[in-house]
Amino acid sequence: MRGWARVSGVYRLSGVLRSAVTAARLRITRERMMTKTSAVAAGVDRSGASAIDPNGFAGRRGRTLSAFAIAGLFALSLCTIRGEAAEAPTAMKRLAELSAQRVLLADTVAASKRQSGKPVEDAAREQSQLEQLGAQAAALGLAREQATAFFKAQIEANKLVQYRLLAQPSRKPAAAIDLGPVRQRLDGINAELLTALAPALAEAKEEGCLVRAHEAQRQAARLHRLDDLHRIALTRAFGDLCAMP
Ligand SMILES: C=C(O[C@@H]1C=C(C(=O)O)C=C[C@H]1O)C(=O)O
Repeated sequence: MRGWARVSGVYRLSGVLRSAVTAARLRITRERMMTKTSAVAAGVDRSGASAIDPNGFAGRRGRTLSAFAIAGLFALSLCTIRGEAAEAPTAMKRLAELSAQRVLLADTVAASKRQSGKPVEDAAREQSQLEQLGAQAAALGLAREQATAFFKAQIEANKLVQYRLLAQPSRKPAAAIDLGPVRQRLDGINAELLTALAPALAEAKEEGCLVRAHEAQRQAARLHRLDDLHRIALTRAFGDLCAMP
């Protein structure tokens, strides 16, 4: 829905742009005709040439360029009014997007655990992730504690979804669901989150962190059509981002 809204927004925008260019072209054609008519009436050369611009070209080209510039500015201002197309993606938004993807994977993990009967919490797996991510932190401009605190929040968010889903009595999936590929996907998201974390923490230090974090989460939740459970988990996944030292 969100993707479609964006596509239709861009489509509408291109329509507006096309109309603006057509209107500008019409205006130029009208001006040209008027110039020619008055030139003929005044007995001047029919090409519209003048002593300053013998080809009558620079003036026309100038008008065409300014018409395009006006159309461009018009489109740009529309983008700004809509506040979407002109919006720069921020590291915090990237973090929200990746966190949304991560909490959504909890559904498959929960289904796998319902089938296998394994507990939600796998302390060894958590520990190995935290150690690995903590060891990579320094190379990305992060303190080990910053990385581990952030990923503890991510893991808690994932478990929150699993616990809630598994609390609902439901039939066991007939076939086993292999956790391997899901964990690989989680590892991939972890790596991307770690890359976005240092710039996101820098953004978190700026004014209005809570408002921007909330907006980033709202945007990702809308894009992924998250239900209440996954929205709450998304907030949990951000942990203390705005209050991290
Ligand atoms: C996702 C899993 O469930 C839990 C959540 C984890 C995570 O978010 O990375 C890791 C281990 C488990 O405690 C899993 O078992 O892979």
